[in-house]
Amino acid sequence: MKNKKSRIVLVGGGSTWSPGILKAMTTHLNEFPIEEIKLYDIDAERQEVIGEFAKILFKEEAPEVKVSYTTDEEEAYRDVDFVFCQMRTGGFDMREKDEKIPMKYGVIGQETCGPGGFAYGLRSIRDMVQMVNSVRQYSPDAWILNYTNPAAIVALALDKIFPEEERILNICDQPVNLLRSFASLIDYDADKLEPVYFGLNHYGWFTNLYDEDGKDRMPEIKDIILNGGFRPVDAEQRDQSWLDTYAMVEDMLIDFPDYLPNTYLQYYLYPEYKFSKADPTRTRTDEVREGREKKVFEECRRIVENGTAKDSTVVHNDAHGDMMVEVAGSIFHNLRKTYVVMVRNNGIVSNLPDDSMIEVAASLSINGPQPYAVGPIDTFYKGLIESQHGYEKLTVEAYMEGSYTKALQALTLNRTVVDAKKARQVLDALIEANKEYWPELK
Ligand SMILES: NC(=O)c1ccc[n+]([C@@H]2O[C@H](COP(=O)([O-])OP(=O)(O)OC[C@H]3O[C@@H](n4cnc5c(N)ncnc54)[C@H](O)[C@@H]3O)[C@@H](O)[C@H]2O)c1
Ligand SMILES: O=P(O)(O)OC[C@H]1O[C@H](O[C@H]2[C@H](O)[C@@H](O)[C@@H](O)O[C@@H]2CO)[C@H](O)[C@@H](O)[C@@H]1O
Ligand SMILES: [Mn+2]
Repeated sequence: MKNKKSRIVLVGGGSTWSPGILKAMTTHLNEFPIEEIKLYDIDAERQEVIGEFAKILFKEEAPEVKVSYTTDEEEAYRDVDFVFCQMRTGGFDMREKDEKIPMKYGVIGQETCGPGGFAYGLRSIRDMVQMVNSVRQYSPDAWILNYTNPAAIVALALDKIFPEEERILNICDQPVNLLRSFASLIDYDADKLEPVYFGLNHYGWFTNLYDEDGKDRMPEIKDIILNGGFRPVDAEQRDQSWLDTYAMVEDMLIDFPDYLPNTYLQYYLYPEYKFSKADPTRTRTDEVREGREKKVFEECRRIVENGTAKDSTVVHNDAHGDMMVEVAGSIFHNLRKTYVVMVRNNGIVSNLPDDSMIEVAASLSINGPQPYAVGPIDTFYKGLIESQHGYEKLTVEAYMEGSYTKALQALTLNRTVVDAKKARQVLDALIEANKEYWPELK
Protein backbone atom coordinates (compact mmCIF):
# COMPACT_ATOMS: atom_id res chain seq x y z
CA MET A 1 0.00 0.00 0.00
CA LYS A 2 1.38 3.40 -0.99
CA ASN A 3 1.40 6.12 1.67
CA LYS A 4 0.58 9.19 -0.35
CA LYS A 5 -3.19 9.58 -0.79
CA SER A 6 -4.81 11.69 -3.47
CA ARG A 7 -7.76 14.05 -3.60
CA ILE A 8 -9.87 13.79 -6.72
CA VAL A 9 -12.75 15.60 -8.35
CA LEU A 10 -14.78 13.80 -11.01
CA VAL A 11 -16.17 16.40 -13.43
CA GLY A 12 -19.32 15.25 -15.16
CA GLY A 13 -20.03 13.34 -11.96
CA GLY A 14 -23.48 12.48 -13.30
CA SER A 15 -22.01 10.70 -16.33
CA THR A 16 -23.07 7.21 -17.28
CA TRP A 17 -19.41 6.21 -16.87
CA SER A 18 -19.11 7.49 -13.28
CA PRO A 19 -20.27 4.34 -11.45
CA GLY A 20 -17.68 2.24 -13.32
CA ILE A 21 -14.92 4.76 -12.56
CA LEU A 22 -15.90 4.95 -8.89
CA LYS A 23 -15.92 1.17 -8.69
CA ALA A 24 -12.47 1.07 -10.30
CA MET A 25 -11.25 3.53 -7.63
CA THR A 26 -12.37 1.13 -4.91
CA THR A 27 -10.57 -1.82 -6.51
CA HIS A 28 -7.27 0.03 -7.07
CA LEU A 29 -6.83 1.51 -3.58
CA ASN A 30 -3.62 -0.44 -2.97
CA GLU A 31 -1.85 1.14 -5.94
CA PHE A 32 -3.77 4.42 -5.81
CA PRO A 33 -4.94 5.33 -2.29
CA ILE A 34 -7.55 8.04 -2.13
CA GLU A 35 -8.18 10.57 0.62
CA GLU A 36 -11.16 12.28 -0.90
CA ILE A 37 -13.40 11.99 -3.95
CA LYS A 38 -15.74 14.82 -4.96
CA LEU A 39 -18.26 14.64 -7.79
CA TYR A 40 -19.09 17.79 -9.71
CA ASP A 41 -21.81 18.29 -12.31
CA ILE A 42 -23.95 21.16 -13.56
CA ASP A 43 -27.02 18.89 -13.50
CA ALA A 44 -28.04 18.54 -9.86
CA GLU A 45 -30.51 15.74 -10.52
CA ARG A 46 -28.10 13.41 -12.33
CA GLN A 47 -25.41 14.33 -9.83
CA GLU A 48 -27.52 13.38 -6.82
CA VAL A 49 -28.31 9.89 -8.08
CA ILE A 50 -24.68 9.04 -8.79
CA GLY A 51 -23.44 10.96 -5.72
CA GLU A 52 -25.70 9.00 -3.35
CA PHE A 53 -24.62 5.78 -5.05
CA ALA A 54 -20.97 6.81 -4.52
CA LYS A 55 -21.54 7.32 -0.81
CA ILE A 56 -22.94 3.81 -0.44
CA LEU A 57 -20.25 2.22 -2.58
CA PHE A 58 -17.40 3.81 -0.61
CA LYS A 59 -19.08 3.26 2.77
CA GLU A 60 -19.10 -0.44 1.94
CA GLU A 61 -15.78 -0.78 0.13
CA ALA A 62 -13.54 1.96 1.56
CA PRO A 63 -15.12 3.86 4.45
CA GLU A 64 -11.91 5.84 5.07
CA VAL A 65 -12.43 7.78 1.81
CA LYS A 66 -14.32 11.07 2.12
CA VAL A 67 -17.10 11.29 -0.50
CA SER A 68 -19.18 14.31 -1.49
CA TYR A 69 -20.98 15.79 -4.46
CA THR A 70 -21.66 19.34 -5.48
CA THR A 71 -22.74 21.71 -8.21
CA ASP A 72 -20.50 24.46 -6.85
CA GLU A 73 -17.30 25.03 -8.83
CA GLU A 74 -15.20 26.36 -5.98
CA GLU A 75 -16.16 23.51 -3.67
CA ALA A 76 -15.39 21.06 -6.47
CA TYR A 77 -12.03 22.41 -7.61
CA ARG A 78 -10.49 23.62 -4.35
CA ASP A 79 -7.49 21.61 -3.09
CA VAL A 80 -7.47 18.61 -5.39
CA ASP A 81 -4.58 16.61 -6.86
CA PHE A 82 -6.54 15.23 -9.83
CA VAL A 83 -9.39 16.40 -11.99
CA PHE A 84 -10.93 13.48 -13.89
CA CYS A 85 -12.98 15.16 -16.58
CA GLN A 86 -15.75 13.62 -18.68
CA MET A 87 -18.38 16.24 -19.39
CA ARG A 88 -20.87 16.30 -22.26
CA THR A 89 -21.88 19.86 -23.14
CA GLY A 90 -25.45 19.80 -24.42
CA GLY A 91 -26.05 16.26 -23.18
CA PHE A 92 -27.60 13.47 -25.21
CA ASP A 93 -30.14 15.86 -26.74
CA MET A 94 -27.33 17.59 -28.61
CA ARG A 95 -25.52 14.32 -29.36
CA GLU A 96 -28.68 13.15 -31.09
CA LYS A 97 -28.62 16.28 -33.28
CA ASP A 98 -24.91 15.78 -34.05
CA GLU A 99 -25.74 12.30 -35.31
CA LYS A 100 -29.00 13.01 -37.14
CA ILE A 101 -28.48 16.43 -38.78
CA PRO A 102 -25.53 15.44 -41.04
CA MET A 103 -27.49 12.42 -42.27
CA LYS A 104 -30.10 14.73 -43.81
CA TYR A 105 -27.35 15.85 -46.19
CA GLY A 106 -25.95 12.44 -47.00
CA VAL A 107 -23.12 12.54 -44.46
CA ILE A 108 -22.34 10.22 -41.56
CA GLY A 109 -23.51 11.36 -38.14
CA GLN A 110 -21.13 10.28 -35.40
CA GLU A 111 -20.32 11.47 -31.87
CA THR A 112 -16.64 12.28 -32.51
CA CYS A 113 -16.04 11.91 -36.27
CA GLY A 114 -17.16 14.11 -39.15
CA PRO A 115 -19.61 17.01 -38.70
CA GLY A 116 -21.06 15.46 -35.52
CA GLY A 117 -17.66 15.54 -33.86
CA PHE A 118 -17.08 19.03 -35.25
CA ALA A 119 -20.33 20.28 -33.67
CA TYR A 120 -19.58 18.57 -30.37
CA GLY A 121 -16.05 19.98 -30.47
CA LEU A 122 -17.23 23.57 -30.80
CA ARG A 123 -19.53 22.97 -27.82
CA SER A 124 -16.92 21.25 -25.64
CA ILE A 125 -14.14 23.82 -26.07
CA ARG A 126 -16.03 26.59 -24.28
CA ASP A 127 -16.83 24.53 -21.17
CA MET A 128 -13.41 22.89 -21.11
CA VAL A 129 -11.62 26.26 -21.17
CA GLN A 130 -13.82 27.44 -18.33
CA MET A 131 -13.03 24.27 -16.38
CA VAL A 132 -9.25 24.70 -16.80
CA ASN A 133 -9.42 28.35 -15.69
CA SER A 134 -11.46 27.48 -12.60
CA VAL A 135 -9.28 24.53 -11.67
CA ARG A 136 -6.18 26.70 -11.91
CA GLN A 137 -7.79 29.26 -9.62
CA TYR A 138 -8.42 26.76 -6.85
CA SER A 139 -5.82 24.00 -7.43
CA PRO A 140 -2.87 25.40 -9.41
CA ASP A 141 -0.89 22.15 -9.42
CA ALA A 142 -3.64 19.62 -10.02
CA TRP A 143 -3.37 17.16 -12.88
CA ILE A 144 -6.27 17.42 -15.31
CA LEU A 145 -6.95 14.04 -16.89
CA ASN A 146 -9.41 14.61 -19.67
CA TYR A 147 -11.69 12.10 -21.38
CA THR A 148 -14.21 14.65 -22.67
CA ASN A 149 -14.89 14.18 -26.35
CA PRO A 150 -14.17 14.85 -29.08
CA ALA A 151 -10.84 14.39 -27.33
CA ALA A 152 -8.85 15.19 -30.50
CA ILE A 153 -10.41 18.66 -30.81
CA VAL A 154 -10.43 19.29 -27.07
CA ALA A 155 -6.75 18.32 -26.79
CA LEU A 156 -5.71 20.60 -29.65
CA ALA A 157 -7.82 23.51 -28.41
CA LEU A 158 -6.44 23.28 -24.87
CA ASP A 159 -2.90 23.03 -26.25
CA LYS A 160 -3.41 26.21 -28.29
CA ILE A 161 -5.24 28.14 -25.55
CA PHE A 162 -3.01 27.02 -22.65
CA PRO A 163 0.38 26.41 -24.35
CA GLU A 164 2.30 26.60 -21.06
CA GLU A 165 0.17 24.00 -19.32
CA GLU A 166 2.15 20.88 -18.43
CA ARG A 167 -0.47 19.12 -16.36
CA ILE A 168 -3.29 18.45 -18.78
CA LEU A 169 -3.41 14.98 -20.23
CA ASN A 170 -6.03 13.91 -22.78
CA ILE A 171 -6.81 10.23 -23.01
CA CYS A 172 -9.02 7.84 -24.93
CA ASP A 173 -9.92 4.34 -23.81
CA GLN A 174 -10.23 2.87 -27.30
CA PRO A 175 -6.54 1.87 -27.70
CA VAL A 176 -6.59 0.02 -24.38
CA ASN A 177 -9.88 -1.64 -25.27
CA LEU A 178 -8.48 -2.77 -28.58
CA LEU A 179 -5.35 -4.00 -26.85
CA ARG A 180 -7.49 -6.13 -24.51
CA SER A 181 -9.36 -7.59 -27.46
CA PHE A 182 -6.16 -8.27 -29.46
CA ALA A 183 -4.57 -9.92 -26.40
CA SER A 184 -7.58 -12.19 -25.90
CA LEU A 185 -7.15 -13.54 -29.45
CA ILE A 186 -3.75 -14.97 -28.51
CA ASP A 187 -4.77 -15.75 -24.94
CA TYR A 188 -2.23 -13.28 -23.55
CA ASP A 189 -2.32 -10.78 -20.67
CA ALA A 190 -3.11 -7.37 -22.21
CA ASP A 191 -1.09 -5.57 -19.52
CA LYS A 192 1.99 -7.41 -20.75
CA LEU A 193 1.52 -6.60 -24.42
CA GLU A 194 3.59 -3.52 -25.30
CA PRO A 195 2.00 -1.47 -28.10
CA VAL A 196 3.64 0.73 -30.70
CA TYR A 197 0.92 3.10 -31.88
CA PHE A 198 0.73 6.32 -33.88
CA GLY A 199 -1.95 8.66 -35.17
CA LEU A 200 -4.43 11.21 -33.92
CA ASN A 201 -7.21 10.44 -31.46
CA HIS A 202 -9.77 8.05 -33.02
CA TYR A 203 -7.47 8.04 -36.07
CA GLY A 204 -4.50 5.78 -35.44
CA TRP A 205 -2.82 2.43 -35.97
CA PHE A 206 -1.00 -0.22 -33.95
CA THR A 207 2.23 -1.07 -35.75
CA ASN A 208 3.63 -3.62 -33.28
CA LEU A 209 2.46 -5.56 -30.24
CA TYR A 210 5.43 -6.95 -28.31
CA ASP A 211 5.06 -9.70 -25.75
CA GLU A 212 7.26 -10.11 -22.66
CA ASP A 213 9.88 -12.02 -24.67
CA GLY A 214 10.17 -9.17 -27.13
CA LYS A 215 8.33 -11.05 -29.87
CA ASP A 216 6.03 -9.00 -32.06
CA ARG A 217 2.66 -10.80 -31.91
CA MET A 218 1.05 -8.51 -34.50
CA PRO A 219 1.43 -10.96 -37.47
CA GLU A 220 -0.30 -13.73 -35.51
CA ILE A 221 -3.13 -11.43 -34.39
CA LYS A 222 -3.66 -10.19 -37.95
CA ASP A 223 -3.87 -13.77 -39.21
CA ILE A 224 -6.46 -14.67 -36.62
CA ILE A 225 -8.59 -11.65 -37.58
CA LEU A 226 -8.22 -12.32 -41.30
CA ASN A 227 -9.30 -15.92 -40.83
CA GLY A 228 -11.99 -15.54 -38.21
CA GLY A 229 -13.08 -11.89 -37.97
CA PHE A 230 -12.87 -9.65 -34.91
CA ARG A 231 -15.10 -9.27 -31.87
CA PRO A 232 -14.45 -7.25 -28.71
CA VAL A 233 -13.33 -9.23 -25.68
CA ASP A 234 -16.46 -8.03 -23.83
CA ALA A 235 -18.78 -8.83 -26.78
CA GLU A 236 -21.60 -10.03 -24.54
CA GLN A 237 -21.88 -6.54 -22.99
CA ARG A 238 -21.89 -4.71 -26.33
CA ASP A 239 -24.72 -3.30 -28.40
CA GLN A 240 -24.98 -4.41 -32.03
CA SER A 241 -23.47 -1.17 -33.37
CA TRP A 242 -20.22 -1.83 -31.47
CA LEU A 243 -20.09 -5.43 -32.73
CA ASP A 244 -20.50 -4.12 -36.29
CA THR A 245 -17.75 -1.59 -35.63
CA TYR A 246 -15.26 -4.19 -34.40
CA ALA A 247 -16.12 -6.44 -37.37
CA MET A 248 -14.96 -3.67 -39.73
CA VAL A 249 -11.37 -4.13 -38.49
CA GLU A 250 -11.19 -7.20 -40.73
CA ASP A 251 -12.31 -5.17 -43.78
CA MET A 252 -9.71 -2.51 -43.03
CA LEU A 253 -7.03 -5.15 -42.63
CA ILE A 254 -7.90 -6.75 -45.98
CA ASP A 255 -7.60 -3.39 -47.75
CA PHE A 256 -4.64 -2.01 -45.79
CA PRO A 257 -2.68 -4.91 -44.32
CA ASP A 258 0.27 -2.97 -42.84
CA TYR A 259 -1.14 -2.23 -39.40
CA LEU A 260 -4.04 -2.89 -37.03
CA PRO A 261 -6.40 0.12 -37.26
CA ASN A 262 -8.35 1.96 -34.59
CA THR A 263 -12.03 1.10 -35.15
CA TYR A 264 -12.95 4.78 -35.72
CA LEU A 265 -11.06 4.74 -39.03
CA GLN A 266 -14.05 2.93 -40.55
CA TYR A 267 -15.89 6.26 -40.82
CA TYR A 268 -13.04 7.90 -42.73
CA LEU A 269 -12.07 4.97 -44.96
CA TYR A 270 -15.61 3.85 -45.88
CA PRO A 271 -17.86 6.92 -45.46
CA GLU A 272 -20.29 5.92 -48.21
CA TYR A 273 -20.64 2.34 -47.01
CA LYS A 274 -21.13 3.41 -43.38
CA PHE A 275 -23.72 5.96 -44.46
CA SER A 276 -25.60 3.34 -46.50
CA LYS A 277 -25.85 1.10 -43.43
CA ALA A 278 -26.98 3.82 -41.01
CA ASP A 279 -30.58 4.51 -39.99
CA PRO A 280 -31.20 8.29 -39.96
CA THR A 281 -34.05 7.89 -37.48
CA ARG A 282 -32.18 5.69 -35.00
CA THR A 283 -28.58 6.40 -34.14
CA ARG A 284 -26.17 5.47 -31.34
CA THR A 285 -27.78 8.04 -29.00
CA ASP A 286 -31.04 6.08 -29.10
CA GLU A 287 -29.15 2.89 -28.23
CA VAL A 288 -27.31 4.60 -25.34
CA ARG A 289 -30.46 6.19 -23.92
CA GLU A 290 -32.35 2.91 -24.01
CA GLY A 291 -29.35 0.92 -22.86
CA ARG A 292 -26.46 2.25 -20.80
CA GLU A 293 -28.08 5.45 -19.53
CA LYS A 294 -31.30 3.75 -18.47
CA LYS A 295 -29.47 0.82 -16.88
CA VAL A 296 -26.97 2.95 -14.96
CA PHE A 297 -29.53 5.34 -13.49
CA GLU A 298 -32.08 2.62 -12.68
CA GLU A 299 -29.39 0.57 -10.97
CA CYS A 300 -28.00 3.51 -8.96
CA ARG A 301 -31.51 4.45 -7.82
CA ARG A 302 -32.14 0.85 -6.78
CA ILE A 303 -28.88 0.74 -4.82
CA VAL A 304 -29.72 4.00 -3.06
CA GLU A 305 -33.17 2.70 -2.17
CA ASN A 306 -31.77 -0.56 -0.79
CA GLY A 307 -28.81 1.12 0.88
CA THR A 308 -26.32 -1.42 -0.49
CA ALA A 309 -24.30 -1.98 -3.67
CA LYS A 310 -23.09 -5.42 -2.62
CA ASP A 311 -25.55 -7.28 -4.85
CA SER A 312 -24.95 -5.14 -7.94
CA THR A 313 -23.58 -6.68 -11.10
CA VAL A 314 -24.49 -3.83 -13.45
CA VAL A 315 -21.97 -1.49 -11.91
CA HIS A 316 -18.88 -3.27 -13.09
CA ASN A 317 -15.35 -2.17 -13.42
CA ASP A 318 -14.39 -2.09 -17.07
CA ALA A 319 -11.39 -0.97 -19.11
CA HIS A 320 -12.60 2.62 -19.03
CA GLY A 321 -12.55 3.04 -15.24
CA ASP A 322 -9.44 0.91 -14.81
CA MET A 323 -7.52 3.03 -17.26
CA MET A 324 -8.52 6.35 -15.70
CA VAL A 325 -7.43 5.19 -12.26
CA GLU A 326 -4.25 3.44 -13.45
CA VAL A 327 -3.15 6.50 -15.43
CA ALA A 328 -3.55 8.72 -12.35
CA GLY A 329 -1.74 6.16 -10.19
CA SER A 330 1.15 5.91 -12.63
CA ILE A 331 1.62 9.70 -12.53
CA PHE A 332 1.06 10.18 -8.80
CA HIS A 333 3.34 7.33 -7.76
CA ASN A 334 5.84 7.64 -10.62
CA LEU A 335 5.18 4.07 -11.83
CA ARG A 336 6.19 4.75 -15.45
CA LYS A 337 3.53 2.46 -16.90
CA THR A 338 2.93 2.62 -20.65
CA TYR A 339 -0.36 3.92 -22.01
CA VAL A 340 -1.45 5.33 -25.35
CA VAL A 341 -2.19 9.03 -24.73
CA MET A 342 -2.35 12.36 -26.56
CA VAL A 343 0.72 14.62 -26.61
CA ARG A 344 2.01 17.51 -28.71
CA ASN A 345 4.00 15.94 -31.55
CA ASN A 346 7.23 17.96 -31.38
CA GLY A 347 9.10 15.48 -33.57
CA ILE A 348 7.85 12.20 -32.09
CA VAL A 349 6.46 11.30 -35.51
CA SER A 350 9.25 13.03 -37.39
CA ASN A 351 7.37 13.79 -40.62
CA LEU A 352 4.16 15.17 -39.08
CA PRO A 353 3.55 18.79 -37.99
CA ASP A 354 5.09 19.61 -34.63
CA ASP A 355 1.92 21.28 -33.40
CA SER A 356 -0.37 18.27 -33.99
CA MET A 357 -1.74 16.48 -30.93
CA ILE A 358 -0.76 12.94 -31.73
CA GLU A 359 -1.76 9.73 -29.98
CA VAL A 360 1.20 7.51 -29.09
CA ALA A 361 2.47 5.15 -26.42
CA ALA A 362 4.07 6.98 -23.51
CA SER A 363 5.50 6.09 -20.15
CA LEU A 364 3.62 7.99 -17.43
CA SER A 365 5.74 9.38 -14.63
CA ILE A 366 5.57 12.12 -12.03
CA ASN A 367 6.73 14.43 -14.86
CA GLY A 368 3.80 13.38 -17.00
CA PRO A 369 3.87 11.51 -20.31
CA GLN A 370 7.26 10.56 -21.70
CA PRO A 371 6.33 9.56 -25.27
CA TYR A 372 8.23 6.94 -27.25
CA ALA A 373 9.67 8.15 -30.55
CA VAL A 374 7.99 6.77 -33.67
CA GLY A 375 10.13 8.22 -36.47
CA PRO A 376 8.86 8.82 -40.01
CA ILE A 377 5.63 7.24 -41.24
CA ASP A 378 4.71 6.11 -44.77
CA THR A 379 2.98 8.25 -47.39
CA PHE A 380 -0.54 6.82 -47.03
CA TYR A 381 -0.68 7.35 -43.26
CA LYS A 382 1.08 10.69 -43.45
CA GLY A 383 -1.41 11.92 -46.06
CA LEU A 384 -4.42 10.78 -44.05
CA ILE A 385 -3.15 12.25 -40.79
CA GLU A 386 -2.09 15.57 -42.30
CA SER A 387 -5.53 16.15 -43.77
CA GLN A 388 -7.23 15.15 -40.51
CA HIS A 389 -4.87 17.39 -38.54
CA GLY A 390 -5.79 20.20 -40.97
CA TYR A 391 -9.46 19.56 -40.19
CA GLU A 392 -8.78 19.59 -36.43
CA LYS A 393 -6.66 22.73 -36.56
CA LEU A 394 -9.16 24.63 -38.70
CA THR A 395 -11.95 23.58 -36.32
CA VAL A 396 -10.08 25.03 -33.36
CA GLU A 397 -9.20 28.19 -35.31
CA ALA A 398 -12.83 28.55 -36.43
CA TYR A 399 -13.78 28.53 -32.75
CA MET A 400 -11.05 30.93 -31.63
CA GLU A 401 -11.52 33.40 -34.48
CA GLY A 402 -15.29 32.98 -34.93
CA SER A 403 -14.55 32.21 -38.57
CA TYR A 404 -17.24 30.74 -40.85
CA THR A 405 -14.70 30.27 -43.65
CA LYS A 406 -12.39 28.21 -41.45
CA ALA A 407 -15.35 26.11 -40.29
CA LEU A 408 -16.27 25.47 -43.92
CA GLN A 409 -12.67 24.62 -44.77
CA ALA A 410 -12.51 22.24 -41.81
CA LEU A 411 -15.59 20.29 -42.86
CA THR A 412 -14.48 20.22 -46.50
CA LEU A 413 -11.18 18.68 -45.47
CA ASN A 414 -12.91 16.00 -43.42
CA ARG A 415 -12.98 12.69 -45.31
CA THR A 416 -16.56 12.01 -44.23
CA VAL A 417 -17.70 15.15 -46.09
CA VAL A 418 -15.30 16.19 -48.93
CA ASP A 419 -17.87 18.04 -51.08
CA ALA A 420 -17.83 21.76 -50.21
CA LYS A 421 -21.51 22.29 -51.11
CA LYS A 422 -22.50 19.50 -48.73
CA ALA A 423 -20.14 20.97 -46.12
CA ARG A 424 -21.93 24.33 -46.35
CA GLN A 425 -25.39 22.77 -46.02
CA VAL A 426 -24.38 20.73 -42.98
CA LEU A 427 -22.55 23.66 -41.40
CA ASP A 428 -25.54 25.98 -41.77
CA ALA A 429 -27.86 23.40 -40.22
CA LEU A 430 -25.45 22.80 -37.35
CA ILE A 431 -25.06 26.54 -36.71
CA GLU A 432 -28.82 26.79 -36.34
CA ALA A 433 -28.95 23.81 -33.95
CA ASN A 434 -26.01 24.98 -31.82
CA LYS A 435 -26.90 28.68 -31.40
CA GLU A 436 -26.94 28.34 -27.63
CA TYR A 437 -23.44 26.83 -27.50
CA TRP A 438 -21.22 28.03 -30.32
CA PRO A 439 -19.49 31.35 -30.81
CA GLU A 440 -20.95 33.30 -33.71
CA LEU A 441 -19.24 32.24 -36.95
CA LYS A 442 -18.87 35.18 -39.35
N1 LIG B 1 -12.10 9.63 -24.23
C1 LIG B 1 -12.80 8.49 -24.31
O1 LIG B 1 -12.34 7.53 -24.85
C2 LIG B 1 -14.18 8.45 -23.73
C3 LIG B 1 -14.79 7.24 -23.41
C4 LIG B 1 -16.09 7.27 -22.91
C5 LIG B 1 -16.75 8.49 -22.72
N2 LIG B 1 -16.11 9.64 -23.08
C6 LIG B 1 -16.71 10.96 -22.90
O2 LIG B 1 -17.13 11.11 -21.54
C7 LIG B 1 -18.16 12.08 -21.47
C8 LIG B 1 -19.36 11.54 -20.73
O3 LIG B 1 -20.05 10.62 -21.53
P1 LIG B 1 -21.47 10.04 -21.14
O4 LIG B 1 -21.90 9.20 -22.28
O5 LIG B 1 -21.43 9.42 -19.81
O6 LIG B 1 -22.36 11.37 -21.11
P2 LIG B 1 -23.37 11.88 -19.99
O7 LIG B 1 -24.17 12.96 -20.62
O8 LIG B 1 -24.06 10.73 -19.35
O9 LIG B 1 -22.42 12.52 -18.87
C9 LIG B 1 -21.85 13.77 -18.95
C10 LIG B 1 -22.17 14.58 -17.71
O10 LIG B 1 -21.50 15.84 -17.83
C11 LIG B 1 -22.32 16.83 -17.28
N3 LIG B 1 -21.88 18.15 -17.76
C12 LIG B 1 -22.18 18.77 -18.91
N4 LIG B 1 -21.54 19.95 -18.99
C13 LIG B 1 -20.81 20.07 -17.85
C14 LIG B 1 -19.93 21.06 -17.34
N5 LIG B 1 -19.68 22.18 -18.02
N6 LIG B 1 -19.34 20.85 -16.15
C15 LIG B 1 -19.58 19.74 -15.45
N7 LIG B 1 -20.41 18.76 -15.88
C16 LIG B 1 -21.02 18.92 -17.07
C17 LIG B 1 -23.71 16.42 -17.68
O11 LIG B 1 -24.69 17.04 -16.86
C18 LIG B 1 -23.65 14.90 -17.53
O12 LIG B 1 -24.10 14.48 -16.26
C19 LIG B 1 -18.44 12.47 -22.92
O13 LIG B 1 -17.67 13.60 -23.28
C20 LIG B 1 -17.96 11.26 -23.69
O14 LIG B 1 -17.73 11.56 -25.03
C21 LIG B 1 -14.84 9.63 -23.57
O1 LIG C 1 -21.39 5.34 -28.01
P1 LIG C 1 -20.99 5.23 -26.59
O2 LIG C 1 -21.45 6.43 -25.76
O3 LIG C 1 -21.28 3.93 -25.96
O4 LIG C 1 -19.41 5.28 -26.56
C1 LIG C 1 -18.69 6.22 -27.17
C2 LIG C 1 -17.27 6.04 -26.71
O5 LIG C 1 -16.72 4.95 -27.41
C3 LIG C 1 -15.38 4.60 -27.13
O6 LIG C 1 -15.39 4.09 -25.86
C4 LIG C 1 -15.72 2.70 -25.70
C5 LIG C 1 -14.72 2.19 -24.84
O7 LIG C 1 -13.51 2.22 -25.55
C6 LIG C 1 -14.98 0.79 -24.36
O8 LIG C 1 -14.28 0.65 -23.17
C7 LIG C 1 -16.32 0.44 -23.99
O9 LIG C 1 -16.55 0.57 -22.62
O10 LIG C 1 -17.23 1.01 -24.80
C8 LIG C 1 -17.05 2.40 -25.10
C9 LIG C 1 -18.19 2.69 -25.97
O11 LIG C 1 -19.38 2.20 -25.45
C10 LIG C 1 -14.54 5.82 -27.37
O12 LIG C 1 -13.20 5.62 -27.06
C11 LIG C 1 -15.04 7.05 -26.67
O13 LIG C 1 -14.27 8.14 -27.02
C12 LIG C 1 -16.48 7.28 -26.99
O14 LIG C 1 -17.00 8.31 -26.15
MN1 LIG D 1 -12.20 7.73 -27.33
